[in-house]
Amino acid sequence: MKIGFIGVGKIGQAIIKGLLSSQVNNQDIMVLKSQHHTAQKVAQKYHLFLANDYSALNVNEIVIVAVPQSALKAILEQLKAHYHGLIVSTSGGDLTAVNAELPVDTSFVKAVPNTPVQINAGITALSFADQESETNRNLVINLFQKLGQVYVVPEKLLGIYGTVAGCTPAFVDIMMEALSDAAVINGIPRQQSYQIITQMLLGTAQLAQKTQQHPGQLKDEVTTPGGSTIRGVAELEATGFRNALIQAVEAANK
Ligand SMILES: NC(=O)C1=CN([C@@H]2O[C@H](COP(=O)(O)OP(=O)(O)OC[C@H]3O[C@@H](n4cnc5c(N)ncnc54)[C@H](OP(=O)(O)O)[C@@H]3O)[C@@H](O)[C@H]2O)C=CC1
Ligand SMILES: O=C(O)[C@@H]1CCC=N1
Repeated sequence: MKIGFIGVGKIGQAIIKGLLSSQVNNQDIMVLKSQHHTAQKVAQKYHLFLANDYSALNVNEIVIVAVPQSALKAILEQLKAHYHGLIVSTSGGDLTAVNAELPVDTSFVKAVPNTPVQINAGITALSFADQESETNRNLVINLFQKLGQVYVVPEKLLGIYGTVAGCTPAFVDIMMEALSDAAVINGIPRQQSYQIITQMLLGTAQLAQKTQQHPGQLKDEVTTPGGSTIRGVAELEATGFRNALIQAVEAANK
């Protein structure tokens, strides 16, 4: 299957990396050249086809649009005139309104991948128009399943799925930085602190995933009566850690 890209910044490149490491051939990926030469550099780096204009994209079964949301409308206008196939947008758009304006042989699908798609450990939330064909749904689902888990959700829930899976990596990254700072204050070398913290997060996540135990129960197993962990937990409660996370998700989902 041939896949085209319009916009290969952070998330576009993350998808490309994931696809290339899942045996998708670089000869099957095309990127449309971009104003600040990001696409030209990416095409060179990964040995991908560089499309000079929209008409060259027509060989692709899927075109992934991963541009700032403000650029989407103009790009869809161009695609409408030059491309027939599946358009997958990571840049928002209204499923009903966009599909209504496209030719019958062209469909518009929405996707919110997260950055771990680049190591095939991602999550992608997808929304399809009600009338989307089974064939098209399966094409898109199979493509994103190469990059990790896929959730097909109604459009009105895409925002919150995208927030919980797609924005929260940044929240966790901040947590890792802060934990590392605390480790460094107490004398652990910076690099070693990141090794410990990333492994701790991996192990904690895998334990929760494998045992399916409630997080509260897993927390209770760490908090020895009169011990050190519960003192840290009490401090997190006093400083509003839970509420900070809930409010961060609420703010991101607006
Ligand atoms: N980053 C993330 O984790 C996620 C992002 N998203 C969404 O995906 C979209 C892209 O995000 P992200 O990759 O982070 O953004 P970036 O700014 O990193 O990348 C956007 C890219 O789009 C290119 N571009 C802009 N306008 C055009 C155009 N008219 N034609 C061709 N290329 C164009 C730019 O190329 P050039 O630099 O050459 O101008 C740039 O490299 C956003 O809407 C974002 O909300 C969704 C899920 C996750
Ligand atoms: O910050 C953003 O707007 C995008 C959406 C999900 C992740 N990044």
